[in-house]
Amino acid sequence: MKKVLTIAGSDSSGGAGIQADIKTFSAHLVYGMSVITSVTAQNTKGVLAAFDLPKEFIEMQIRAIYEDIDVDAVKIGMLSSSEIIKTVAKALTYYNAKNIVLDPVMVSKSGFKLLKDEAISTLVEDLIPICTIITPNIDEASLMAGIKIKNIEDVERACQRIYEFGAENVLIKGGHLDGEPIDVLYDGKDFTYFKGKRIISKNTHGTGCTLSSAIACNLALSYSIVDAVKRSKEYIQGAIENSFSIGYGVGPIDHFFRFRLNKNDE
Ligand SMILES: Nc1ncnc2c1ncn2[C@@H]1O[C@H](COP(=O)(O)OP(=O)(O)OP(=O)(O)O)[C@@H](O)[C@H]1O
Ligand SMILES: Cc1ncc(COP(=O)(O)O)c(N)n1
Repeated sequence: MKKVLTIAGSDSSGGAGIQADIKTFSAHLVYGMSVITSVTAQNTKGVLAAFDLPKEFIEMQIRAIYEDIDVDAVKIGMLSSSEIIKTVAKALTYYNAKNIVLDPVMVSKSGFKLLKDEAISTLVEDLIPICTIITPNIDEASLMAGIKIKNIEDVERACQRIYEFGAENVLIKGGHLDGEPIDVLYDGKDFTYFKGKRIISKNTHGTGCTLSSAIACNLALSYSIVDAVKRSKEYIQGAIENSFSIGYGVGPIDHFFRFRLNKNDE
């Protein structure tokens, strides 16, 4: 059984963060584990508040796992401060962690800041260099690369700029650009394009968390980077196609669409 870890924030409403990650792990039939960095009070309408765990306790959770269990891949999501980023980077380096997938979460869909502005440089300097792949959306890539992204040529330039920060691979997600959602992967040599079909749905809570978790699962399952992204893109497409409404705001996607025998299995 492959073992995959998420280091991220908790979303009380279950659509994003740790909860989305663990659901994705289960849907990929791998064994899921978690290190919680922050607890958010959140629902489909937005984030009410976030409470960061002390860095010593985050470090202790990482230690508890790596000193006992052989981790096949790790996905990193919400890390809200420079202090937490440095703690996670140091611990993962110490334990020689492999297959590190970084989703550089900065702002929730509802507009709540999940990463302090001053911590972006720490993310770039301390964490990106140890990552197997980093998966920014258009806004996150723009901020890190210092490029206003309006089209696919801008995406390619941003990939190259972020690659220079030291990640082995960069995947910029095109969900927030007009037209069909194209994600662009750069490995320092070649670009690979993953084209999706845009689904008109208001229920897209946790799409970024889910994609990065699926990539971590597929790397743990020994797929190459290109195949891991391809399979994860197919998975997120199906999960969004089967998204559904709960509450009054942005609802979740269906992590388990492949397991439902028919539409009425709810
Ligand atoms: N409406 C859509 N239809 C199809 N695919 C989509 C849609 N929106 C996003 N995607 C895909 O979902 C994945 C996540 O992309 P997105 O750009 O939404 O990330 P994100 O902004 O980090 O997500 P989040 O807001 O959950 O953090 C990408 O593979 C993207 O192409
Ligand atoms: C704990 C946590 N992590 C990540 C997100 C980003 O997800 P989204 O952009 O869909 O709100 C979130 N809302 N909450």
